[in-house]
Amino acid sequence: MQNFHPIPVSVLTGFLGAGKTTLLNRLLKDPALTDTAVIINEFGNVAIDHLLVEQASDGVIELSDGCLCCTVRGELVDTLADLVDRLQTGRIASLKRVIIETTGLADPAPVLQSIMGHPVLVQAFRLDGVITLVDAVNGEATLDAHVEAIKQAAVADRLVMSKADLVTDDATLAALKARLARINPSALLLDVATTGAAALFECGLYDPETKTADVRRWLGEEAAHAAAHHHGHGHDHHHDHDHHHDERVRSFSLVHDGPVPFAAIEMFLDLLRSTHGEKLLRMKGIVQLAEDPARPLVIHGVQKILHPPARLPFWPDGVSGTRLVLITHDMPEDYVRRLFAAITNQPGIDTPDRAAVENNPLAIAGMPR
Ligand SMILES: Nc1nc2c(ncn2[C@@H]2O[C@H](COP(=O)(O)OP(=O)(O)OP(=O)(O)O)[C@@H](O)[C@H]2O)c(=O)[nH]1
Repeated sequence: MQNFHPIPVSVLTGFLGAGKTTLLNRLLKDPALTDTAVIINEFGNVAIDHLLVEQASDGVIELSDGCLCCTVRGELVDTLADLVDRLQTGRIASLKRVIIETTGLADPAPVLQSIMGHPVLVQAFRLDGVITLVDAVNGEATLDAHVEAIKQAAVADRLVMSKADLVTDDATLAALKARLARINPSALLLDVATTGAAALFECGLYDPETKTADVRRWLGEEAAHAAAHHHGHGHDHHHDHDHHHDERVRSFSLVHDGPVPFAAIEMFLDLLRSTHGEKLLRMKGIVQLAEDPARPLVIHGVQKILHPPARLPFWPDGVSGTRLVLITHDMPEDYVRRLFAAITNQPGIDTPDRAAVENNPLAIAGMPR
């Protein structure tokens, strides 16, 4: 496995009937997606690539253009491991990308965890991004009824609206867009009708176009800025619906303009994960280490699982410092902010400094006992 680069994995999610299969069928015709394996939970009667796929004996079907379609028969990790095995033993000539289509109701976090948390898979695959389809006709009702739908939108790198062609009322569309931008300010919001492979893939840190890492794009800072600009900050909008679930999913950034000792960032991540790990839907970030400030440390994680941290050779676009983007569910943001302030030595009136937290992690008010 040492002799190939990690294969990008995209997770395609979205509620029942949101149009995942329709989008996949279109994408698979794009030459950019040759040598792609699509993993779907069960074939059922899903028509992929104009081929009503029947259950294959080994769960893998070769599509007409050379792409593969696999079913998850047991665990997703076994299916991914099987793909690696096929590649290594030459039963697959080439594998450039994997797309995992989740079942409509799924919480995407376990899917992300099963890749990031697996010691072998994490070396063979890298998470490219999460693509979430939101049906413009049923989107509002689905978000109201199911907290999983909000989580799917919250963890997305790309939010793609489908069926906008069926909505004649501009205000309805605008309201859904504004709501999505509030749930997830850092994702790019796209319309499926005008979206191709180029906009959906390579959401990762490395930008193949410029051959450099694009930190701002990866962290979604540009999209977040645009969303704040268009829709106003925070809760200054009034809506017909009372979206009380939406308020529970929060995306926020922690920024520190300066280096942080490795031990401090490690303590922050350990405390965060051990106290509120299950509330952390997703985290991405870049850290300037005091020990080696010229080379950024890249971290990302899902719930209690952290992807093995990577280093970039240099700060890509003149930026430096430490910035983390957290997408959370029922997380006490204030506690996290004070913990971060403490470890970056920005003590406040009721926030201890780093030495105090090192001596007694319970020194942060709001820490569960
Ligand atoms: N008008 C319109 N119809 C769409 C669009 N996208 C999907 N559809 C239709 O919506 C229906 C459901 O689409 P699918 O692609 O099967 O949805 P899915 O998300 O794969 O559904 P499940 O696998 O059941 O969760 C189909 O009849 C599609 O033709 C769109 O952008 N506009």
